[in-house]
Amino acid sequence: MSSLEEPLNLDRLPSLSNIDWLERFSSGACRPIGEDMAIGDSWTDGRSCSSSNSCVEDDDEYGRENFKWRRHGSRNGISSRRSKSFSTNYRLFDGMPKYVKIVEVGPRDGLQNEKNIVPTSVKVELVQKLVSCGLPVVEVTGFVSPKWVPQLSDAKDVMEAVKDLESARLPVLTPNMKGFEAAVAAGAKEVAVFASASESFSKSNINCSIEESLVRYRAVTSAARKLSIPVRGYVSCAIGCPTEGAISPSKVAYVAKELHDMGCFEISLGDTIGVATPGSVVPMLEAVMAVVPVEKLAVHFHDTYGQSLSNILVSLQMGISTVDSSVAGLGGCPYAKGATGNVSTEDVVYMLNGLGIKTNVDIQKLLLAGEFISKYLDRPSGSKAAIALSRVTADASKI
Ligand SMILES: CC(C)(COP(=O)([O-])OP(=O)([O-])OC[C@H]1O[C@@H](n2cnc3c(N)ncnc32)[C@H](O)[C@@H]1OP(=O)([O-])[O-])[C@@H](O)C(=O)NCCC(=O)NCCSC(=O)C[C@@](C)(O)CC(=O)[O-]
Repeated sequence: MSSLEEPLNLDRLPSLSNIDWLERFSSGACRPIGEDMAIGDSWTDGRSCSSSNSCVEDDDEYGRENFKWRRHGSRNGISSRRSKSFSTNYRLFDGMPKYVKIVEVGPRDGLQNEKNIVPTSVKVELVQKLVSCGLPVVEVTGFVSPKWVPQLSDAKDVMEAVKDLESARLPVLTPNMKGFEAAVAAGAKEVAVFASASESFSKSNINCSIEESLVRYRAVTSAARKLSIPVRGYVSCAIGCPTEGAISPSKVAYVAKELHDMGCFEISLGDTIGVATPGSVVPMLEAVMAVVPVEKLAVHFHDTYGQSLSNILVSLQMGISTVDSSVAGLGGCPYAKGATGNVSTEDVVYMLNGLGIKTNVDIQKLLLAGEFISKYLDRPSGSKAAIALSRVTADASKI
């Protein structure tokens, strides 16, 4: 038996019925009887909850026995008793998106960092499972140099195997024209370029200066435009660099604007080494939002210091509505030693459900995808929500 199976009860993942029970914790949704509110349905836009399976009459203290905090009411002040609630007073949820697009980066950002190379068939199955969760975007692989990142040397085979999957966009990383051409030949319909806000990280990651990388990426975006292929842009080291330390928000804004100006439809701001806190995220986003429209921005947090969810929350409060994450918290960067995985997709979905923000992700299928890859890698999931949900469900199944 693997070390995974026993403590995590991975063989006893939630069934549909007890997932529904669990959703009462994660969705926080006040569900009026008779209304078809699924996980993630929003309560922030004025739904009353005078009667529901998760609200006690009009009492705004939810789960009084277990939860000591007061629930917030709707922005529209549906309940007068809620009108004095925390969020109404402080407008914490004003400006938050009703839908968040999750960009799943596990198969690329996650598996590029595995010591043992994951077989192509496992990667393909993982992508298939992730697409079936309802994730709108799954970054599949990277057409990077196999000498630099041997973990992704099967990029062509992976892309060819998944290229016809429908219902999700399937971008791939392309560091230069060689990668772009190979990606297109393998069937990629969307690509991503990745610059850095740190000069030394640019050198160690893609073996060129920031300016040289921008020249390469202009060639890629120009070629992509001719083929109507959308290009996403990443800015790595948007908060800190493994060698340079703190990175100034103005440098991040500069690279983000360059990528935007050359035609990237979306710019993902990457805390590559996972050192961000809300205290550093806010000034960085302020600087970038001054030069790139907020609807074109995404955030990409690694969870080295356990700050990712708070960083995402503050980003949402600032109007960001695209979040990168990685199933089971896979990930890291081979050129950023010590950096751990991305924030886990399960944790992000759990939090967004709790905020009543839609993602259209089926959390049960997501748990199964996370279980699949964690079992293959023979280690526990990096998602706290996935571990907790599997435990709670196991307990619930005994009730
Ligand atoms: C950019 C290069 C290629 C420059 O690498 P280089 O060695 O400077 O390239 P070169 O042009 O001198 O070529 C050297 C050899 O590589 C080949 N080559 C050249 N290009 C390619 C290609 N596209 N695909 C396959 N092969 C390629 C080329 O053909 C040649 O082969 P040889 O003649 O020696 O047999 C290399 O440094 C590289 O591949 N780097 C990628 C590193 C990487 O993938 N890092 C992880 C990305 S994660 C990240 O950046 C952060 C992010 C995005 O996740 C966001 C965040 O977390 O914050």
